[in-house]
Amino acid sequence: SHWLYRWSNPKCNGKLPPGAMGFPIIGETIDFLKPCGFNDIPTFVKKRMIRYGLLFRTNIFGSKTVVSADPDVINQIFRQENTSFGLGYPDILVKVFGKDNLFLKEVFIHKYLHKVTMQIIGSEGLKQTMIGNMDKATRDHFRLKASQGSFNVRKEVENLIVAYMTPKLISNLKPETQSKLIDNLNAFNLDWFQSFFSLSSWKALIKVLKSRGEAIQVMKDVLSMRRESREKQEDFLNTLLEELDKESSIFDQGSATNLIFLLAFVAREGTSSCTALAVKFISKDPKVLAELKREHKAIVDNRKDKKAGVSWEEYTHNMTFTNMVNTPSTCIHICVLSMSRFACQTRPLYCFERHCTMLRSKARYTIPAGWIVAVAPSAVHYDPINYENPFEFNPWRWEGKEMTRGSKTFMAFGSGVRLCVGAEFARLQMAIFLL
Ligand code: HEM
Repeated sequence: SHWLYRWSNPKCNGKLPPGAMGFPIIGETIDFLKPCGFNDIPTFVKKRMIRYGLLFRTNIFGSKTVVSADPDVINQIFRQENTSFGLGYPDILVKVFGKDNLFLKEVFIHKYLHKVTMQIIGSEGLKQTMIGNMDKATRDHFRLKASQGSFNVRKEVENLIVAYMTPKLISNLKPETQSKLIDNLNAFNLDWFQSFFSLSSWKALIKVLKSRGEAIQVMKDVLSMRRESREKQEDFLNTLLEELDKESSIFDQGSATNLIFLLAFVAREGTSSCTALAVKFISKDPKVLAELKREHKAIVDNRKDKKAGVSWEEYTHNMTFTNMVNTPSTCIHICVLSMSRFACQTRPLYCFERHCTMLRSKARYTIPAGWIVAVAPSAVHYDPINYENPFEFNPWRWEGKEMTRGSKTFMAFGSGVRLCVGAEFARLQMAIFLL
């Protein structure tokens, strides 16, 4: 009885946020994994927000967790990034992505990430080389697919991103090695995560782990060969090899290959979901479709060479409406608990005790050290206080606004020091797809 009591009422040097810790060991994981619609706050969060307010405690995947749907609290967390809060994901996710994974484990990885990924997905890299590759791959791929009548947008965007990203990450591979790597990168997914407790999901998980293992092995072999031969190539692996040679480097062979793998995964996953959502929204909105067609026709009419691909000038100067449609409008609808932190120190957080739209008194809650803090961006994006008619797809609401940075009310690409480094990449790929 004492153990059960302690499970439900964890020790805390202060006042814990309200909430329930669920069943012993599994906590509230089953409820957390229940499927929910794409254009809504996850049911798990919504139910608890109504019951406990915008900050509540729970237990997911065996981790004591505080979920925050309050923009002020989220802002306090981001402001204390790397001091009181660090990167922290449940162990199960860290294991699936590999033990060498600095991305989900290393608190200060973001400093290195921005530096090493600049060449490939920074504005200059996109402008100089990536835009041409994206445009050609997108045209070739969809010309082929269009003749087949119908296709799965998300799947095809995933395939085409992996196809043009792989040679940028590791170039000069033998054709059979490259296609093996591409197959393994494509096979890795998080679909099993949706129905964690079914037998088929466990089988899918084993397949996913196998494909990750094989992809990493190919990368490790190439990395060792390059290190021995001191061969230089114009690719991301080369940037990492230079980083590995530095004395102060935080990477080793395992974490470097893991980073290449993870970059291919995040590039593919976020962009493909948002593109599929954009297609879904546009197909149901004739006004948006007409405005897009008008903008795109003007671009093509102004081109000297009508068959030329999208240029950087067109993307930056002539696609204002397209850019309002793609990333901000669709990304705020992606319903995930996407950002997860770890409390490094016991911290007080100030929060208005608010139930739906009714404000109550200001409360001081304590988050004990070692707890996970999960941020629910969808609760902020779907709050009518922050956005008028938040469930409506309305690209015009972004007119004249900065769309890749984070703010207290817009965090589709994160916020603070860990802002998404691939936001421009995703925006460009989606613009090319729509044109
Ligand atoms: C529309 C698509 C995308 C969405 C919605 C998205 C969303 C996000 C969010 C919310 C974060 C913050 C995570 C956190 O604070 O824990 C993030 C970080 C990150 N994203 Fe994206 N992302 C997208 C596309 C991409 C692409 C295409 C790439 C790479 C090519 C990428 C690479 C990264 C990386 C490396 C980070 C970690 C940054 C750091 O730790 O400093 N993302 N993304």
